[in-house]
Amino acid sequence: MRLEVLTPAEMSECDRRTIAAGPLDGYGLMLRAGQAVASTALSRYPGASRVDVLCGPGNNGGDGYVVAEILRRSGIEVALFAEGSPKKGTDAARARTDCRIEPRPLAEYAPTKGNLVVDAIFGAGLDRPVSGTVMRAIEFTAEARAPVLAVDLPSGVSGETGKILGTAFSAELTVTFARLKPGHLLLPGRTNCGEVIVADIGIPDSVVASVGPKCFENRPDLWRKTLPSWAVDVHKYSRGHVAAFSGGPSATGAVRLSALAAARAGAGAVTLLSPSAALLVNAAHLTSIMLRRCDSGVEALDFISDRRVRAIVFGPGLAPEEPTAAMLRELLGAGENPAVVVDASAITALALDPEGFFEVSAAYEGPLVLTPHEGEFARLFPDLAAQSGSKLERARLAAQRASAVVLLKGPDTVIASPDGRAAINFNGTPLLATAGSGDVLSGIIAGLLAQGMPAFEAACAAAWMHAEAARSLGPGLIADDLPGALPGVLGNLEAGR
Ligand SMILES: NC(=O)C1=CN([C@@H]2O[C@H](COP(=O)(O)OP(=O)(O)OC[C@H]3O[C@@H](n4cnc5c(N)ncnc54)[C@H](O)[C@@H]3O)[C@@H](O)[C@H]2O)[C@H](O)CC1
Ligand SMILES: [K+]
Repeated sequence: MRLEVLTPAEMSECDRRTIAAGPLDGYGLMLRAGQAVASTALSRYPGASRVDVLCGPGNNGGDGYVVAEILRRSGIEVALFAEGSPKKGTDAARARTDCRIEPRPLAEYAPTKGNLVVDAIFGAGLDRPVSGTVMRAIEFTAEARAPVLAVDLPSGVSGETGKILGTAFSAELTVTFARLKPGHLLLPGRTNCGEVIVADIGIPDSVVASVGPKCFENRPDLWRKTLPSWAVDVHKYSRGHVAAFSGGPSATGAVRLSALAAARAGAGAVTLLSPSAALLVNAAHLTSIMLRRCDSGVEALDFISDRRVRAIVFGPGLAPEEPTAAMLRELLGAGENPAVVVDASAITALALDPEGFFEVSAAYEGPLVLTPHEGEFARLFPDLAAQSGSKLERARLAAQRASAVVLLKGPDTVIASPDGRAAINFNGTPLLATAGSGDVLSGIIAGLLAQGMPAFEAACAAAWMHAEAARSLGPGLIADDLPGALPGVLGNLEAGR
């Protein structure tokens, strides 16, 4: 499965290397791109009475001219509209010449319901908000509710960030080339793309590998090989021991959700470390999850080293205050190096002294995963949150600064590693927008880390499993239901589904 996600810059570098190696030249790539779009139009819209092809001034427009000519030769009635003209001597200019239809100015375009619209105005080269005639064409098309087939990307969607620049077509279908771009997976652009088809236009996998993209679509094939699988003679402690830190007596539910999820994710043993004041309330709710009184960092560290704890969940239900941050710094500074998942209010507590945390995390030798939602991200990384760059870039920079894997939650969760790798999760669902679902996610990550999964892969797998568990339950789910749905998700993974 080709999981690499190429930025527009990486895509054009792939084009350049493919052309340099021959025999394909730029026009050959354009013909294949146009052919892929035209055959999709013919197969998916066989009843279209007329096709309006809208072409821009660059190579996206060049693809459009190839599409128009192929459809014309197939006997389809085609109306061609152009915004600007391709530069002389370019592949797009050649495609324009080879197209036997005379284009009319885009300003004359009036969509008609029932006509298919092929959007070849802007693609990977969009670098500023669309305006004027293009904006009107997009708005008219939306009003007419004419179906849109976008070439490479819907015009107005940034291939780099998924942001809408001005306005953008809402396509039913997008045909892109070689690999997905971040704009096909990040919101809101993902919504504007509709169904995305990735067409092979002859860019060799070896060329893609040589460009070395570091962003991937978060699918099981990305981390399946690192999933824990256990021989029959396994002992519970060899499947890893997780310690989860409980909050005070009125804030214990979050960590229990997390602890249960860690156990369901396969950890051999899970212990709740609870302050004395919350011991009874925790004890009343626990069965297979063990309980231990813990009122200080020293007691926690004793437990962690005595019981060879391999993963810690630190955050759900904890107070967003300095003592919480101080306890975490103490845990990270003690040299035991378990994997640590820092979630929820612990992230907010760290924001009281970010540099103090980054200093400790840079020296930490164990796996470290931060799981902020956008609000917690903005508290710990205020400058990055204010940046206009893509969510992918923000997560990547945060991972480097925190020397930790950063899982930036949302319907388009991004997982970024300090080594530069990143993954965009595509199976997110609004069903997860329910109290406590983040606590479950942090527990799944800890459960996988306790079994020895590397931090980046564990965070990717957990994000995917978390969403699959929600999808398997459907509407009406609450966070309490999620851990119980994990065995089904793990069973499907084990069966290779
Ligand atoms: N391997 C591949 O994916 C291939 C893709 N192909 C197509 O090439 C385009 C990218 O072409 P490019 O010329 O770089 O950019 P665009 O055609 O998207 O844009 C043209 C041009 O427009 C200017 N521009 C950008 N934003 C605006 C704006 N808001 N208003 C006005 N003008 C704007 C800017 O100067 C751009 O350069 C890709 O999408 C594919 O469709 C190849 O055909 C084959 C290989
Ligand atoms: K387009």
